[in-house]
Amino acid sequence: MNDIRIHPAVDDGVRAGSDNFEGGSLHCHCTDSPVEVTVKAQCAHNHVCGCTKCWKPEGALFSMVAVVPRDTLSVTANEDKLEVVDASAAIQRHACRGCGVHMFGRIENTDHPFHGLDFIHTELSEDSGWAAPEFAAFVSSIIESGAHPDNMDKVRGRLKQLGLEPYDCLSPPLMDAIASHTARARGVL
Ligand SMILES: N[C@@H](CCC(=O)N[C@@H](CSCO)C(=O)NCC(=O)O)C(=O)O
Ligand SMILES: [Zn+2]
Ligand SMILES: [Zn+2]
Repeated sequence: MNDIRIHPAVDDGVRAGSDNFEGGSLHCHCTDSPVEVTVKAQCAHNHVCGCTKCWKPEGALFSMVAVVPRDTLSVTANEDKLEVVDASAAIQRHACRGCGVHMFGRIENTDHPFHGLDFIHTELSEDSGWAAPEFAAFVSSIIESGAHPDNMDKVRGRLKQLGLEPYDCLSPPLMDAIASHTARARGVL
């Protein structure tokens, strides 16, 4: 029995997604009038994230978060319950006022490398086939939420055992994509 709770969606092993999956609906945790978000696309770059800003389920060290094109996402029920958690953040997380769950994160800054993509938590969907998490991002950041620094070797070991390579920022391909965007903006690429 492993006592490190990374995230409930991966603690029993990472399950592969389906190649022909085309999206589904997400629901917040309210039993009464839940917020519903509908996504008409498979997600990409799914990962577990240790940062303090992404929504984590109770007891989990990490969130699980992926992106979808923003024009494939719509709020299909109880939109009035949503509020932006931190309007100054690059990713504006729209959370349910009732249960606190983040339903989607949106980037409004058109200069941001990931503008056009919305962030979602696929565990909020009962549809199966969402692409599986591929890596672990912002691993050292779990210390900012209270994880003890002395346990980090065990946490990284468990992530590796699950096939989720640990990084202290995003994965190399995503960091390269961000740097390429900055280089193009500067006219050096
Ligand atoms: N140590 C900080 C890191 C926060 C951070 O930079 N988070 C990333 C990843 S979120 C999804 O992968 C980010 O891009 N944040 C932008 C934003 O949140 O608006 C911490 O833990 O708080
Ligand atoms: Zn709710
Ligand atoms: Zn995060």
